[in-house]
Amino acid sequence: MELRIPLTVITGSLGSGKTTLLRHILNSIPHKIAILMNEFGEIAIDSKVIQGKNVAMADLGGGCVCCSLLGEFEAAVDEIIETVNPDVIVVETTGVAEPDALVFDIQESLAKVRLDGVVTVVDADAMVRYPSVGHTTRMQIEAADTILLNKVDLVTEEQLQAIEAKLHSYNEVAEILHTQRCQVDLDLLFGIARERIQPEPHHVHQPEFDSFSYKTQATLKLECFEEFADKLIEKDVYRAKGFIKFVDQIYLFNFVAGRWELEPFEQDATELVFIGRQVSKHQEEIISQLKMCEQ
Ligand SMILES: Nc1nc2c(ncn2[C@@H]2O[C@H](COP(=O)(O)OP(=O)(O)OP(=O)(O)O)[C@@H](O)[C@H]2O)c(=O)[nH]1
Repeated sequence: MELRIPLTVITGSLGSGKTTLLRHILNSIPHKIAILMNEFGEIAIDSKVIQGKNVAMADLGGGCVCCSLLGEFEAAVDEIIETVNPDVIVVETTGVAEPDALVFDIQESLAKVRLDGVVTVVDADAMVRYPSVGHTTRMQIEAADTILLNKVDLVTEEQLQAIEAKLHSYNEVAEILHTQRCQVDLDLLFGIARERIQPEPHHVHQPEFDSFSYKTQATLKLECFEEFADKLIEKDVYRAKGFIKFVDQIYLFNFVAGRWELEPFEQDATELVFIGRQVSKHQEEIISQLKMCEQ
């Protein structure tokens, strides 16, 4: 009998640390790994962050793999198995994905893989600053076999205990691991061999977020951009990410709920995605302010 390839689903809210976890996995895993990514927003940033690491990748485009892209997902899994024959497959879902339909599909429709486990990354900082847990985040927590309670550097021990109690109230069986930048022993992530069966879900997924993107060949002024980034939270941006060309070089920009950072990164030009509830209504204003930073 042919052995099924273990598949791990990584889920978690916008900006919680899923790509950070993938980068950690790629730096440490001794196996041949294939990654499937599903991003929210019309341009793919995460796959570019991961590319170049000698890994087989498939991009599932800018819809949600939890509903409209299921057919595409099945085809991508088959293709990646045929071309790469990986030891392990990892799927990173968008931050807005409800994983139940995907988990059901993996169990029911994919003959060549078996679901090893669902890993949910939880943003401890966001749990403190936005304590009311939304529907999607709750579903991600409920689906988890392992929860990475990430960004522990941004909260107190007392706050961590409170978050952990809340996570337990939604999911009694998942193991909860505290992490900073998703640094976790990979033996704890893989080989879970999940036994829970996902019943067929009947949800109608309605994304709570919208997004827009911006690309330019221009060089941006750093100081102007820093001021711009500091004000994004006032314009309903919850998450922004992408690459920015400054005079000295290109950086990876990551913004989550008002906190942001820049990391030197090899890329060609500026391209940014902005995500938030009703963020489109600020699109013109945000882009015109960004243009003012071009030189
Ligand atoms: N302070 C702190 N920042 C972190 C930690 N983990 C990740 N980050 C930062 O959080 C930001 C978002 O991380 P990503 O890994 O891109 O998040 P994501 O879940 O892939 O984001 P989406 O795919 O857009 O949903 C980046 O700036 C990371 O460097 C952590 O433990 N502590």
